[in-house]
Amino acid sequence: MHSKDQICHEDYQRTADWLLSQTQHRPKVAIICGSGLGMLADALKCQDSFKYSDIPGFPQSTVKGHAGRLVFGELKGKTCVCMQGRFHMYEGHSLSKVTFPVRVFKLLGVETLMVTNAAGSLADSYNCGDIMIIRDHINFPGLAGLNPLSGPNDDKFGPRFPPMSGVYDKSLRKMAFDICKSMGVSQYVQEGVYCMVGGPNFESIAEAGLLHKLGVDAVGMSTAPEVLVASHCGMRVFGLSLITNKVVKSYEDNESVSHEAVLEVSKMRSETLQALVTELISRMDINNNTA
Ligand SMILES: O=P(O)(O)O[C@@H]1C[C@H](O)[C@@H](CO)O1
Ligand SMILES: Nc1nc2[nH]cnc2c(=O)[nH]1
Repeated sequence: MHSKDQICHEDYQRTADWLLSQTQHRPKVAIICGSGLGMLADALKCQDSFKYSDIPGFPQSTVKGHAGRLVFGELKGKTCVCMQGRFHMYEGHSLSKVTFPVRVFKLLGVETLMVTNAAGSLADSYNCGDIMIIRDHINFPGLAGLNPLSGPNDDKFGPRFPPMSGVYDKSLRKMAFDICKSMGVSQYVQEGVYCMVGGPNFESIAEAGLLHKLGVDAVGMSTAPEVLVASHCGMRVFGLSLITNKVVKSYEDNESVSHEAVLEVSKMRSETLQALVTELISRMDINNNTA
């Protein structure tokens, strides 16, 4: 490790090598679980799991609803690794730390990253409990220069100036829609634009009005950094937001949001999300290999 925030290739490699020495699983898919959505990992069969505190170089989760475990296992015969808990900028982690696991996954051989998050909706037609397939994102911290790809570029991972158009894989989005149709849940499935803000506060009414005018469908405090780093190193990306609350947009509205309410709604849709992600992975064209 060079300085507190600078992570070098050897640091990622050291963590990847440690994990490869501890498990026979060789995942091609990684899943990052959002707030209250860690139950996705429970569906993995033949699990090997590691507490973040036991993994060399791994940051620690500090947020309720983020268990802090890395779980390897199989979903319908496909080998996956699942983060039960992610890292957020507002916890005080640098963006290199927030995205550290993604580069480790790349070195493990992961080709597809699936991200989930809890988010508040701005789109008038969305309801609490809706599942939004992420079509694109607006990365507010990134637009302001807070970007995990800032600093010296590691050419072994990807190019200095990566494109960000078409990052959320079109064929996986279509497949997810088809699965939702066959599961009979299309009535609460949306596709839209996720916006990352820094948090940890929820939006003021004026900020909500701004995001609404910008065409944001759902807002949260994560996801964009992990997606940037995954896309930079050539991974295929798929993302889901669970709409846990409608963002308060009017001074007449006496509602207010809380993290507890977010976790409560996450619980309500956990089974559907688990079924959707499992079916998506089972339909993906992945060749398994083991150590
Ligand atoms: O990890 P995610 O993005 O799901 O967490 C969201 C954003 C905040 O961390 C938290 C607010 O309740 O949920
Ligand atoms: N920024 C933000 N993050 C969230 N995560 C879950 N709900 C919300 C929300 O309303 N705003």
